[in-house]
Amino acid sequence: MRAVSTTETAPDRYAWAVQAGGLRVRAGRHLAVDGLDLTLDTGVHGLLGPNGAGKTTLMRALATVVKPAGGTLAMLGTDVGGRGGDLRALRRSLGYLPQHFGFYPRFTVREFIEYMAWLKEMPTSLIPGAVQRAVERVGLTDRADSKMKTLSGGMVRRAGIAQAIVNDPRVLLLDEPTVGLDPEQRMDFRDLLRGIGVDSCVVVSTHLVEDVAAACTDVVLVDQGRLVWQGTPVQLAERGADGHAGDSASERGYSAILRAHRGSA
Ligand SMILES: Nc1ncnc2c1ncn2[C@@H]1O[C@H](COP(=O)(O)OP(=O)(O)OP(=O)(O)O)[C@@H](O)[C@H]1O
Repeated sequence: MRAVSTTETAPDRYAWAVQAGGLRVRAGRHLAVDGLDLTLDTGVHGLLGPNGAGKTTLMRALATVVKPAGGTLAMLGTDVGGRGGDLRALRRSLGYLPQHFGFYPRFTVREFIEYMAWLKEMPTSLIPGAVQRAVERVGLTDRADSKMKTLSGGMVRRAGIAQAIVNDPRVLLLDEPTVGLDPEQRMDFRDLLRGIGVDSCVVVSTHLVEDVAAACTDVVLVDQGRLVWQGTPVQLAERGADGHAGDSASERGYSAILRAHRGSA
């Protein structure tokens, strides 16, 4: 048999976790993402933007829940935009917490996460251990055998985070994950994100600029379906100045960038 060199087997281009070019995605009839260019890799990316900016719609496209209307979208090297790639294989490497997610109220936390692991086609023998680990990572160990319908809103959200991370996803998409979490849980959650972001691509949509400043390596600011600005939390804070809206340097930076963008648009 002929020896195959590493040059021949190496990918001919680097596969970014997320690579979007001129991306367009509809929400109903509305073009909520409209010409978005974005490249993301390992790290924790905070997705910020005003109400209606298109964050949820973008997350849904990244989660392969909605097919883009135009442009290009590749995730981990798989073509998602034109649906030419192997989406089933890609979905095994994704974790997604939607803004609103459904569950069977009579399932226990453990059953809910096991079910989601099964849907993600995890090997059956690995599921019990992975579920236990996910439950522990979100601090729900003592409620693992409680029925979902008996949990508080914050606990339901933590169960949602657990199902998103159960398969150790290479791309983790969290839409408003901190809604309903108490301050202590938010701090623990930031630690969890930092840990996962060391070797995965995490995208967190939020309105809490402070969460982004504390837990993210990268800030992505969108408005009217387009990328407005991308940089580090330090660079975001540096953009703020007295006179801009906000209680912290990061919030003032956010307001300053948006105002400048709208002034020039
Ligand atoms: N089903 C729909 N039909 C029509 N328009 C929609 C639909 N869903 C969303 N939109 C519109 O698309 C735009 C983007 O919505 P999207 O939910 O993606 O924004 P968002 O940035 O997540 O907002 P928020 O911060 O309020 O959650 C908004 O103008 C919204 O009104």
